Amino acid sequence: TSIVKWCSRKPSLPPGPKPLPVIGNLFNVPTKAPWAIYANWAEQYGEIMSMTVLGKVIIVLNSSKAVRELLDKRGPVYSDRPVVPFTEMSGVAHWDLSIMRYGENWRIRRRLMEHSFRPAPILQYRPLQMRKAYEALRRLLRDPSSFDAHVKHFSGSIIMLIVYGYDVQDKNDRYVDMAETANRIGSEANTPGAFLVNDFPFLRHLPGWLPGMRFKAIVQEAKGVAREMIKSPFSFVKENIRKGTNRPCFVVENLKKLDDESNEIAIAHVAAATYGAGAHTTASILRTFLLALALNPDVQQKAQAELDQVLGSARLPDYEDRRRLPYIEAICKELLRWRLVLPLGVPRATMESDVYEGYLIPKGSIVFANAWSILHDPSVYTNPDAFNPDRFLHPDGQAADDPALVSAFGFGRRRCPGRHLAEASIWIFVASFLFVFNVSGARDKDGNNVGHDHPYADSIVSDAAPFTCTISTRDKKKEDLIVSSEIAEAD
Ligand code: HEM
Repeated sequence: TSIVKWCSRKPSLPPGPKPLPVIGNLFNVPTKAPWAIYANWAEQYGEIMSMTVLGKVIIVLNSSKAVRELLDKRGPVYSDRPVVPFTEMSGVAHWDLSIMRYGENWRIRRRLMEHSFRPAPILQYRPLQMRKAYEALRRLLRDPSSFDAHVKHFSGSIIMLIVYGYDVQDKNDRYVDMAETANRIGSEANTPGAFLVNDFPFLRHLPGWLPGMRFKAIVQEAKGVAREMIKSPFSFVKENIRKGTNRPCFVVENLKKLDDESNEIAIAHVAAATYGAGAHTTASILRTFLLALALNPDVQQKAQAELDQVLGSARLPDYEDRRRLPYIEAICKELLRWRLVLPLGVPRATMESDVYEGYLIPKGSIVFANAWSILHDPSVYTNPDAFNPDRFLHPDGQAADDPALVSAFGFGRRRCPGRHLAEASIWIFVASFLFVFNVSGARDKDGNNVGHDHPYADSIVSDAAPFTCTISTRDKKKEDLIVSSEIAEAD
């Protein structure tokens, strides 16, 4: 009878803090660095935990095993995104593949993106990435204090060139301005205080906003911007094709393969979604790079010794050098691990009820895969809070592979399709920046010295709080190399 009793027992939700009546765990949801708090809670509750907020179940997965078992292996159940009133009402959820619900429309767009951004096809864009990296170095030479603007320009202009064959203007670029407006509206709609329910900041990532008048105005604005952002750069490409002045790019390549009208719309949608997904994320990791250098002069010295030995002093690094620069490789790996751009990933939702290790995961639960806890597991990464590229070097000096690192780009069917491009952009920037510049003296906005505990935003995209540092060229010869890289391009 005990077996019968055991079998008929209904599975219960995964463990978690004790809920109150009606509001559930409303006051338990952490607001400050929630990824780190969930990682600590895992010691008490285990690799899978749950909370219930106003009737909605939130599941947090804290181990690679749980993430692999659920997000990777049970893709059809775990690849949906939560419904958020703002994105539904403004229509963003109907064209932007990163927040679209799982289904046919998402699949069409995902396939387009995935296919064009595989490692092989993006190789053709390497010369362009190098050109943009050297251009960023020249901007830094002229105006080192605008580092943030330069890396944003670097990341964004690569995407606009690859997607539309479009060269972003230095200032007030109309297409970038549209995309930035869309970003701003998106984050405004997520800002605590903007809407009634946002006064409870912990609800910021969750569905259930109560629409007010301001909300409606923002929804209208978002609709207008999205319409333009999808249409205008796409028309620019079509006009170029007509005139015969088009460059190879995502839109041109996919228009060649076009089979029906709906596909053309899908191409325009994917193109419009890339800037929002890729510009800020790549720029954010490069800000972390600057911070890591300022805090770790030994890392700089080691990297520069390696670069000098491999390159000499007569030329800037290029992708051909990559295999011979294991320490640079290790820095890029450590950047992905140390501070995550999206520590809790992008939230998922479940399409069906599921049972894992005897626990119930109801249909419609919101699921966070805690990439931070995977990449800061002290049993895998000794002293995980230290920025230490050496952890990715074999004793023979070669860079070590770590399959867990891809967690920084998410999991399973919705894993970041832009990751190969992002990694290549990061690498060329890191290698060429270190070859030319020294960094020191990081200070926060109040002028205080910055330490390893420099704060990061608590939002879904977690950016370093503002800081400044001193960026200077290593020597005159390297300075000349950057200046002449412009002349070489003009030839
Ligand atoms: C360092 C840079 C980047 C990081 C850390 C990053 C990280 C992520 C993460 C964590 C996700 C969510 C995956 C999931 O749900 O499991 C994601 C999705 C996505 N990323 Fe990236 N990303 C980066 C750069 C880029 C770039 C450069 C592009 C475009 C060129 C891009 C395009 C996308 C798209 C379209 C999605 C949505 C995929 C979907 O929902 O099916 N990302 N990214």
